[in-house]
Amino acid sequence: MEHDDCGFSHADNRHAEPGVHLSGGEAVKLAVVGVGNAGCRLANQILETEQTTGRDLCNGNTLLINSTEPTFDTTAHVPEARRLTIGDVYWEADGADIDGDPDLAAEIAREEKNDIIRAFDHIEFHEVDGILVIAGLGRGTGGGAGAVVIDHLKAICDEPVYAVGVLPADSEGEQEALTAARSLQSFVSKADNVIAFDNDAWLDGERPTGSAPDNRLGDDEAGSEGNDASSEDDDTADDEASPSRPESDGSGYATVNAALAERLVALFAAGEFRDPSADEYRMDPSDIIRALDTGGVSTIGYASFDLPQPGGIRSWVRALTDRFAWIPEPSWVSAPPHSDEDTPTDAAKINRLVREAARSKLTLPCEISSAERALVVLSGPSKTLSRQGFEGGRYWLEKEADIVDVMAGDELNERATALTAVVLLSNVTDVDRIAEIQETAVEHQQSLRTDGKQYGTARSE
Ligand SMILES: Nc1nc2c(ncn2[C@@H]2O[C@H](COP(=O)(O)OP(=O)(O)OP(=O)(O)O)[C@@H](O)[C@H]2O)c(=O)[nH]1
Repeated sequence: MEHDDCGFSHADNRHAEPGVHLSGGEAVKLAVVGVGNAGCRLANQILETEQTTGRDLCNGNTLLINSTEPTFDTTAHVPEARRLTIGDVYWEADGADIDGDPDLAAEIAREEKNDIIRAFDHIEFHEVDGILVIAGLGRGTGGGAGAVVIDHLKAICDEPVYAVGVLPADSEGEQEALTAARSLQSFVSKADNVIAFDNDAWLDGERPTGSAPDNRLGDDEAGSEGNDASSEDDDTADDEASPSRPESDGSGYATVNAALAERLVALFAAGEFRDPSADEYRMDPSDIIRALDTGGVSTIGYASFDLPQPGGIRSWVRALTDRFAWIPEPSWVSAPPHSDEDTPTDAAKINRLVREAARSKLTLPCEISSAERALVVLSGPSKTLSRQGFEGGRYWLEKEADIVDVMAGDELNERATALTAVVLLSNVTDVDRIAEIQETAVEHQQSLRTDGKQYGTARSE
C-alpha cells in the first residue's frame, strides 16, 4: 500500500501497463454502474449526454443499484431490467430505512452479494475496458453499498474499476462530511482511481441544509458551472456553453450533473470520432488508462469555444445531423468544408484553450501542481486544430503542473461546432475541500464519542 498526502492508502491493484490492449480499439469503453440516488441520476445523465453528443462511452452497459427508500427517480435512459433494488428484506421486516447509514447499506450489499453479482450479468465485460462506479459519498447507499459494489466487481472481473465520488456540500452537515471522509477513504483503497466531484464548489454553497434526499433544491437554485478563470478572449466561451444541458430532472442537480457527465463523456469517449487518415498525434485511448493508473483522487478540467458557423445549407445540415446522430450522414456532409466555412483557429487560441481547461473550475478544485500525471485531449474539426498551439498549451501545462511528460492527443471531429479541451489531472494531493471534510469528520467523530453516540445515522440514534 502507498499513502498520499491526503492520507489515503491506495490499492496496489494497478492494471494498465504501457501498451495496454483496449477492447474498443478507438475509444475507451466503460460500463457505468450507478449506486444510490446520485449515482443513478449521474449514470442516467451520462446516457443522455451520449445521445446529445453522438458519443458512445458505455455501449449500453449500464446498471443502477439503489435501496428501496429512496428509490430510482430519474432513470429514463436505463431500461428497467438494469435497475436493481437492494434491501427489500429489511424494509419488509421492520420498515427500516438506510437513511444515510453507510454501515447498514454496506451490510445489505454484502448480504445481497448474489443478487448484485447476478445483476452484473447485464454487463458485457468483454466489451469494456473498465467499469465506472458512480456514487454520492455523503450518505448511505452510495458511500456504503458503493464500496461493497466495487469489491464485488473486483472479485469477478479483471478490468480496472474506476469510481466517480461526489463529495457533499458543506451545508449538508457534519454527519455527511464524516460519511464522505470514510467513504472516500474506502473508495480510494478499493478502486483503481476516484474521480471526485465537489458539490460544494459546483452548487456555490446554495445547497439547503438538512434536506431529505428527495427534497433537493430547485433547478433554478443550482449554481453556475462557469469557468473561474477570467477569459482572455471574448470569443472564447467557457464551459457554460454546454450543448447537452438536460431538462430539469426534479432533483435540483440537473445542471451540475450535466456538467459532470459532459466532462466524463468528453474524456472517456475521446477517440470516438476518428479520421482513418489522421497522423500519430491522434488521441491514444490507452493514455487515459495510463493517466488513471496512479490511483488516488483525480479531477477533470474542461473548456470550449464555439467555432464560427457561417450559416448556409451545409451548416444547417450539420446541425441537424448532430441532433440526430443515429441517422447515417450523407457523405457530402463530412466532406472538407469550403474555405469560407471554417476559418483555421490560430495557435494562440488553442494554446489559450488548453490553459483555460486547466484553470477552469475543476470537478474537484485543487492545486494542479500536486497532480502526479496529466492528460490533455483536444477535440474539434481538423481544419481548426493547430498543432503548434496544442504543443504550446501542453508545454505550459508541463511547467504549471510540474509534470515531465503530459500525455496529449487530439480527436478529429469534423461535425463539431466547438473546439474543446479536456484535462485530466490524476492523483492530486493538495485539495482544500478534502482537508476541510476530513477536519469536520474528525471533529464530528470526537463529538459523537463525547456524547456517547456511535457512528451512523440509523444505528446511533
Ligand atoms: N452532484 C450530485 N450530487 C448528488 C445528487 N444526489 C445526491 N447528491 C449528493 O450525494 C450524496 C448522497 O445522496 P444520495 O445519493 O441521495 O444518497 P444515497 O447514496 O442514495 O444514500 P441514502 O439516502 O442513505 O440511501 C448527497 O450527500 C449529495 O451530496 C445528484 O443528483 N447530483
